[in-house]
Amino acid sequence: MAEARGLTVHVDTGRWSETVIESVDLAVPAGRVTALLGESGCGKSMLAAALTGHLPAVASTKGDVLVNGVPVTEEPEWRRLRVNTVGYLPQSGVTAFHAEADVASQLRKTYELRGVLGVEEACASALYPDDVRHLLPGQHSSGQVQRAALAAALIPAPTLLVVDEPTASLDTATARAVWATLRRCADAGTAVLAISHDVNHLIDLDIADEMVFMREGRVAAAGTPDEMCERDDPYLRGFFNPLGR
Ligand SMILES: Nc1ncnc2c1ncn2[C@@H]1O[C@H](COP(=O)(O)OP(=O)(O)OP(=O)(O)O)[C@@H](O)[C@H]1O
Repeated sequence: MAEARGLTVHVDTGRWSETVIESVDLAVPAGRVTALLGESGCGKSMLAAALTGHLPAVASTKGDVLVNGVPVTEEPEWRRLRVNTVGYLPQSGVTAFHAEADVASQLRKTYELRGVLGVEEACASALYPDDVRHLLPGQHSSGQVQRAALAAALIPAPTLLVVDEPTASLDTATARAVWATLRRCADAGTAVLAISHDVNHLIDLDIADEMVFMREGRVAAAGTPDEMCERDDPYLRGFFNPLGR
């Protein structure tokens, strides 16, 4: 599992300086899907980056990130964890690949280096079609390359899987199938953290065990989907019950 304890992330670009995550406590337990929600810019991707060792160089942190109970601070430790323990699907899947090699060869390489799941099995689970695998990452559609990057993240069968907007560019049927895959990963014991604006699917398909709602860099509310939908706060009600059910 992964945990943030009192985590603060400050960004300083030289021209712009801001605290983008403030005193966040978050647990991502094994065998569960934790959904991380909140309006655009509230800090979800930064938190995902902090939990997987992908923070940009302009970021500095206070507090702790723990993976399987052990605090992680140094890049060599993150590199070791990324082999088979920590999987990450970035918000922009194309950044998971080298630009100049076709996706098929990069998936094969991932399998040779740290494969647990076969390439075909991972691609099928990620709904990544075989007729585009010969293309460069940049020659894919957003939804195709996002699924390619999910396949790449699944190949090492990580025990922690952090996915940043896995269904953002997908049609409804494909999105449902991707959510089902992530649910199966959790049911098999993986700790899944899913960042998404796809609240309806998360609730209707019963994907999330826990929903964590961020606002302006802080955790504003957390609970089961039922608990979140029943909150009285009008802002949360609009967010968790957009169809007024
Ligand atoms: N690479 C970066 N360098 C500096 N600041 C960044 C970087 N990435 C994000 N930020 C800043 O961090 C803050 C939080 O951004 P973040 O990407 O975590 O939001 P988000 O909740 O994931 O939004 P969205 O739903 O739009 O993806 C924003 O103010 C953003 O400008």
